[in-house]
Amino acid sequence: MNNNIVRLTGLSHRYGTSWAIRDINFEISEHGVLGLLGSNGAGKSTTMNIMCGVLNQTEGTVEVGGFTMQDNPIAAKKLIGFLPQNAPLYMELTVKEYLTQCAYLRLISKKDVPYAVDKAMAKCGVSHFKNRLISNLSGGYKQRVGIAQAIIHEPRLVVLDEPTNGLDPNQITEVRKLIKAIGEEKSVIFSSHILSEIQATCSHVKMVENGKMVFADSMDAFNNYIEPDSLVMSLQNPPPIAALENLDEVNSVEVISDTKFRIHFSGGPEICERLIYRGIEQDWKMREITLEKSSLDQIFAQLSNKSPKN
Ligand SMILES: Nc1ncnc2c1ncn2[C@@H]1O[C@H](COP(=O)(O)OP(=O)(O)OP(=O)(O)O)[C@@H](O)[C@H]1O
Repeated sequence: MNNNIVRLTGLSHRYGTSWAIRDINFEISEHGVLGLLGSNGAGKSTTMNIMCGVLNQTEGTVEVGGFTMQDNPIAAKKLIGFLPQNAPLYMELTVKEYLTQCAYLRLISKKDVPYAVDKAMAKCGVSHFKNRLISNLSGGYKQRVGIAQAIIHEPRLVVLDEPTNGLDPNQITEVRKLIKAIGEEKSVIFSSHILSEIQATCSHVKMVENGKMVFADSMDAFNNYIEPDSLVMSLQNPPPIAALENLDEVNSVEVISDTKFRIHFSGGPEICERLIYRGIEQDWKMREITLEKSSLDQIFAQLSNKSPKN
């Protein structure tokens, strides 16, 4: 008995002559939120579109709940809910009218449609706007309606392509909460090019770059790869640079200004505590200390130098 919700095997896709993704392999067999991380053009949408059966791959197979997308597309698609990068919303319909249409398209039987619509609206927090035209909703609420159409038929797998793109910080927090809540009951795959987005929402991460999978593991394992190795300190009364350079675990010191320094260190981020204590002892008058986060490009370079996983 195969318990996989989704399995991608040797997935490759070529637009014209250039390969967008090459040999992507992974499977998911449990609930939770999985992040698909990658910079713009890395191949996230291509992978998701193929996974959801809206794009035919050049090579490889997609299996959802044991059904292959090529041989049993209807059975496979019943198990998937998809919010593409541009939400497929009808602006001239109300929320309720739109979700009712979606329920019929998902072949929910007529008598069950009102219940399915009410349930999806409640889950996504849009019930109070059910009679509002979609065109009159804010970006965050439009996205919630997009997510509601993706879960209306109670799929096992929910695929969300950059669902927080273009939202303001409050809306992002709300949509993240909703994604996590859905992940308690279903498998959710959600893509983003923003690392902090994936860190805040996902238990597992897969990273694609240049069409290839370069990392696949838990969020904790990913964070271990990207431990910061530099920090910035502002000191109103700095010691001589040589004194900073001679501190344990400090590899080098970069002078940004008379009072601001970048410290490159080895070991862990606990160095911050040691620097704060030392600063108090020696009256450096510390005003700021910040660990620097790696950019996606740096992480990709780091991961490419380690053994890539699939
Ligand atoms: N319809 C298309 N025709 C030709 N090339 C395409 C097409 N769609 C995507 N590509 C190319 O395939 C590569 C992967 O694109 P894809 O949209 O899958 O990346 P992505 O990671 O989702 O990026 P973004 O976050 O910018 O959407 C890119 O080089 C892109 O330019």
